[in-house]
Amino acid sequence: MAMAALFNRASKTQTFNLLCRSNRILTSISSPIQTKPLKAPFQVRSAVTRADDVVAFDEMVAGIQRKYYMLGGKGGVGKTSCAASLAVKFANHGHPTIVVSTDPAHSLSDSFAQDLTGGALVPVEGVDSPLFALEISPEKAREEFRSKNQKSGDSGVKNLMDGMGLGTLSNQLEELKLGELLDTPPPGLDEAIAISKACEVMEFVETQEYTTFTRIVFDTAPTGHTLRLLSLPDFLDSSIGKMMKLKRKLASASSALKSLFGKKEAGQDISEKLEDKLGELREKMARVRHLFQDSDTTEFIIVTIPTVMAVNESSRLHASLRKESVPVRRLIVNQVLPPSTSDCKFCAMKRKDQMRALDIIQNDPALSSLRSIQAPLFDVEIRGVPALKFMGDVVWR
Ligand SMILES: Nc1ncnc2c1ncn2[C@@H]1O[C@H](COP(=O)(O)OP(=O)(O)OP(=O)(O)O)[C@@H](O)[C@H]1O
Repeated sequence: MAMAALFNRASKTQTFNLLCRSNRILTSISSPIQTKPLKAPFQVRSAVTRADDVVAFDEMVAGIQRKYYMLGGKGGVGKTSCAASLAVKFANHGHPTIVVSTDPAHSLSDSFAQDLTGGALVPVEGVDSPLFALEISPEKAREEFRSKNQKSGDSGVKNLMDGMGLGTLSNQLEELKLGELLDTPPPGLDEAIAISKACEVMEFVETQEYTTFTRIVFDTAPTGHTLRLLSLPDFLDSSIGKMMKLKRKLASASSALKSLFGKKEAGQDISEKLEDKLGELREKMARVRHLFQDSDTTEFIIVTIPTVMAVNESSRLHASLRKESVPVRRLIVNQVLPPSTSDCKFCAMKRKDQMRALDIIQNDPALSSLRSIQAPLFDVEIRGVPALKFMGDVVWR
């Protein structure tokens, strides 16, 4: 059955849930819109896979070794819907799954039509295997940030950030809402948020209670944040390097002074503590980066829509991910107009526009090396598990 007929049928029945339950309809979706390898890649690096080598969903679901899928792209292109639909599909194929949103502007709750707020794992209802959702909450991060500062007195995160020249920022984080700051971010804020995010992600991934989950799907923040998170180890390496040098100089100066007056070398103690903290942080960052780069366990899936702006941003995102050696194999082109034999003037214009953007993808040597999965623009909003299951069965095949 052509996609257009399917969608006509969907709008005629007006009952999306019924459609979702109808296996007959689901299995009859033919593939005018589906995975298709584009051109041969112009360059293959270890982290980049040829389109032809990219496995279909059957292989994404195979095996019980834990796998991470990170979905990212420009704001509003459908990252959350794609991530949530993938998580539902994994769970319905027997994988205990967690879907995590690291986007400060969460929409997992809206997508699942369930309250998933609170920064803790919440079970998602209506799936066959355990599926938990987690919205990493900026408010909670801020709270933890504050309590760490209070507990640690003269050391801890505040000191660390002070030491990194982010002192004003750490005060702002304590005083202000992250959401407000995000609207007009002062210099350094993104890095600070990325630092705290990366630490949370790592703690989450390494915690014993999560080891039973075999698929972890990340709904990442829009491009800029994700890239900063990835480039963080370099940023930290250079900042920490500079910091340590400075601290050593200060420590030796203060120890020289203190031994002159016969006092305890307290300055050196603080400097050593700080060095330890910075070292720990650097290690965490390195683990986050390693996780992102491990092609055996991790895949970053770029989500875009067929507009020139979104495609250009995807191209930049792809280039940056390659630079960071993050494995990228798939590109989801979401919200593609389904075929129709009778376009209205508006639809015809829109379709022309989309074709132009799809052409750009075809002619972009890097993007066309990815397996392109076209997902249709549905005529109903994708909300709730049945709708996500429906979407997942169309997209993840
Ligand atoms: N293929 C589709 N057909 C119809 N509607 C869609 C499709 N994909 C996503 N949507 C709708 O588009 C809106 C934005 O989707 P979603 O929240 O998944 O995007 P996002 O990229 O995660 O956004 P943000 O960057 O704000 O987090 C939602 O209302 C969603 O239901």
